[in-house]
Amino acid sequence: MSRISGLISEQMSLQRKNRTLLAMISLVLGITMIAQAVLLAEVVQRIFVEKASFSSVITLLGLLLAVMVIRTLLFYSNGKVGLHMAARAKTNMRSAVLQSLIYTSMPSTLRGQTGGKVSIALDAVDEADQYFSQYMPRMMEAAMIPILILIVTFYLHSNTGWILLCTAPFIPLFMILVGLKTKNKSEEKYTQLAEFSGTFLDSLQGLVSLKIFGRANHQQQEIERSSLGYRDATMSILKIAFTNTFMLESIVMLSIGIVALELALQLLVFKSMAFHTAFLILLLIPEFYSLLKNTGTAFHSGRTSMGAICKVDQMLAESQITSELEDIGQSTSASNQQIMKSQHTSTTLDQSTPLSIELEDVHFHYGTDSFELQTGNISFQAGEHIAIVGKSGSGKTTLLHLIAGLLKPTSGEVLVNRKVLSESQQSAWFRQVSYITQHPYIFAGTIAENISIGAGRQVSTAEIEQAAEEAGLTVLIDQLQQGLETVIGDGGRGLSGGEKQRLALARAFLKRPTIILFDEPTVGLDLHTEQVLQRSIALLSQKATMITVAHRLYTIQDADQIVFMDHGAVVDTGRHDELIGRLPLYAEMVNVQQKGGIA
Ligand SMILES: Nc1ncnc2c1ncn2[C@@H]1O[C@H](COP(=O)(O)OP(=O)(O)OP(=O)(O)O)[C@@H](O)[C@H]1O
Repeated sequence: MSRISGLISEQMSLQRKNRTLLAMISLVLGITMIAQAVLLAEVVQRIFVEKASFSSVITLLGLLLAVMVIRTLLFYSNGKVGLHMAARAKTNMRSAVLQSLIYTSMPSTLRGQTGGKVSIALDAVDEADQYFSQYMPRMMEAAMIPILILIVTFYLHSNTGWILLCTAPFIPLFMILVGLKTKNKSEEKYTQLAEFSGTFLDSLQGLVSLKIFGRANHQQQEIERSSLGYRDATMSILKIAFTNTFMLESIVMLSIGIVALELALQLLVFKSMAFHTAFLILLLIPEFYSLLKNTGTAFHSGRTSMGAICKVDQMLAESQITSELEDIGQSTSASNQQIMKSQHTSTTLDQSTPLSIELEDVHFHYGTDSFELQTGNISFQAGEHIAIVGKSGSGKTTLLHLIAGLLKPTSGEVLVNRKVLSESQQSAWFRQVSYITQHPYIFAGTIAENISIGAGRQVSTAEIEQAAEEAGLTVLIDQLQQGLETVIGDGGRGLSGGEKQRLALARAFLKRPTIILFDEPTVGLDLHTEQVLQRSIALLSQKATMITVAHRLYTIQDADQIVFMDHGAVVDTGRHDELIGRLPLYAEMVNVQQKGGIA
């Protein structure tokens, strides 16, 4: 709850001007409501009681019209300011969510279901709208206008004022009781929606595997179960909303009835009240209760929105906690890192020359009781070609991610050109690195757009064609009717594994990196594709330090240095002929590969 008010009050303090404007509009709106009732009562009094001529009330009618126009304009402005506040708050919240998704570390980004995150970023943020566009303006009105009406009523007839004062608290009391329940239900609804979205997206992405394993029916039942859960949560909120409306209407009708009865008694039986006063009060009372009633409905929407905002807040808090934990993890070795940092001050990244990399006793774990990686001290000279080898699950990809800066060491340091990279150098560092994974991500767009992503700058078609040529993509592009303009990725033409890697290489050719991280394909590619890839990689790595998670014997044999990993530890490093002689585990691996014919 404290975090909810934290996020809301953060938005509120950003919108102080709009809130002041809302308060002023509400105050003037209250005054126009009373003025309208006074003028109307006066006109009716003059025409029907005093039998005055129509021409004598023309000025009053003109004034009445002007007040009504002003009231309408104020009402419109109130809505406009509320909508403006909501739009600004949503923009801020959505950008905070996107920032947290973009800038948190890779493990925390991967944590949780993607569909759930999408529904929070889109639906939950949208739901926050009502808090600012409905709840806030209505609450502001409720804080001012009913008090003004109450003061006028007390001035006109104190008994009626007391009736209002006694009946009015039932409405906020009822709102609070209902609102508490609504907020919990709304949080439940968003948990259900996140689960539903997550299950649905998972099932869509894994549809082929599910069909092959005969699990499609089971997954269908899962989707049905989570969609029913979401339906039930939504229906229970609607049930509360309907009960809320019914109860509020009943309270309002009963209260107006009591006031009307009292006025009738004063006017007709005791004859202690003038018609003008009674009629004026009768005009003001429905306004009074209708405002409170609207506040009740807005309160319900506000609490629903608060449940959604709570979900957004939880997501932001989780990413904050993760990054704080990562910071604490890094500071566990604070003392020795401090010494290292004083020795290795920040480096300047030079785009033109290859960089050297050193790992100084790097330790890493994904979480407590999970896989642990430790490197000891290793150094890769500028321009060297390194092969990381080891059994599946030994930590090769994790090591590559640590070198790339996608994961932060739990302790120890990754040095670039013998210096620690500062936070501000991260983007300069990423401009130097190309990471070619086994399954490069293809964005929905044309081939040209997908290749030019690598450049990080405006590039000409000639440059893109050149990169495609160097990566061996030209044959494929020539076969396509729309060539470089063919749409690929989600919703477009599919690409084979080898084609995707060549596209990733074309991105790298445009970028001309000084560090290449390459996750060699484990699957067998045809001889031609294999040759094209090898030739392109060799060309690309001429002016770069290249670190490959290697599966091909020829990559391993040609490497300047091989890093052999086993169970998360770097067991040994050296050239092929050195390791073959002194490391039986390595010799066995090479033997298996030769027998398997992978070489
Ligand atoms: N995000 C993660 N959270 C927790 N554990 C993880 C995560 N990613 C990988 N691991 C674990 O870390 C260990 C090393 O994984 P890694 O991907 O680095 O191995 P690898 O040597 O590259 O394997 P392969 O050759 O099969 O790709 C594995 O036991 C894996 O289960």
